[in-house]
Amino acid sequence: MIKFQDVSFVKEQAAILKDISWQVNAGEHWAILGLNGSGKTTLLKILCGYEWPTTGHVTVLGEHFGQTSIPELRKQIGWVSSALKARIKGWETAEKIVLSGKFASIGIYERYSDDDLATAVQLLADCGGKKLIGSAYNTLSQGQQQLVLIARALMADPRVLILDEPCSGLDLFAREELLETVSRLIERPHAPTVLYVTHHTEEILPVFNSLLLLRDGKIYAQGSTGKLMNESVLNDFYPEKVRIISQGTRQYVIKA
Ligand SMILES: Nc1ncnc2c1ncn2[C@@H]1O[C@H](COP(=O)(O)OP(=O)(O)OP(=O)(O)O)[C@@H](O)[C@H]1O
Repeated sequence: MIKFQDVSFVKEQAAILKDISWQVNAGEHWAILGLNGSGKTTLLKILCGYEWPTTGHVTVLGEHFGQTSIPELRKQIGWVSSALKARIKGWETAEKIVLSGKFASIGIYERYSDDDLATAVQLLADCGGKKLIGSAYNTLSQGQQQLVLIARALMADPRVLILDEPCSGLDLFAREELLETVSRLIERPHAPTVLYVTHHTEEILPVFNSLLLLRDGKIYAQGSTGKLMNESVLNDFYPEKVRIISQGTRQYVIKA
């Protein structure tokens, strides 16, 4: 699905990503962890063709960067982020915002069919947002807005879905509801490959079978979440000592 080979990215003489070699295979869902400034957003920008690697090769969905149409490729990648949230037109109804995902636009400027609208309504319902139909986006809670944006990303039927800190700003219960929805969506047949960026290990649900640990623009470790999520790895990964508290299938990391 995704292959980075020896990718580096230099901006204004600063090495932001160094020697990134990373492969995402079909059926894998990745959590991406790294402290502020470790390079997570830059990695994702390269993946979506918003930034170009200084050296190395990137292949996404079988397309080699440099030999493919990036706008066409981007249609197959959904990215839910705070940057997107800031651009949404708040007076639109939830279902119209979902519908706009079909056109990868912020408002709706193209003709759409009754079937398109029905698909948007269905996706909103699938994301647990049935009761949001008809409500203006700016009247919704942050958790409800996230559901709308996830449904919007799914409207384009992407093969890769990037969820970039989707739980930030959510209260405890809204967060659990959103995580349940994400888990359910991933378990559906033909679900996209999900890349889930977070600072909070307890959000790494069992569906995230793979883990990428980024530190100072480099891959510190990558592989099975089960193998990497332990105190010995995380104590070396983080600059300070941490402890893991396990609660069912969830792992809470706290400063020791
Ligand atoms: N356009 C740019 N010009 C110069 N430096 C940049 C640019 N974009 C990012 N950086 C730097 O690259 C480093 C990595 O930034 P990036 O946003 O990728 O980190 P991040 O892991 O996503 O951080 P956060 O968790 O805070 O969102 C930071 O030191 C940042 O200041």
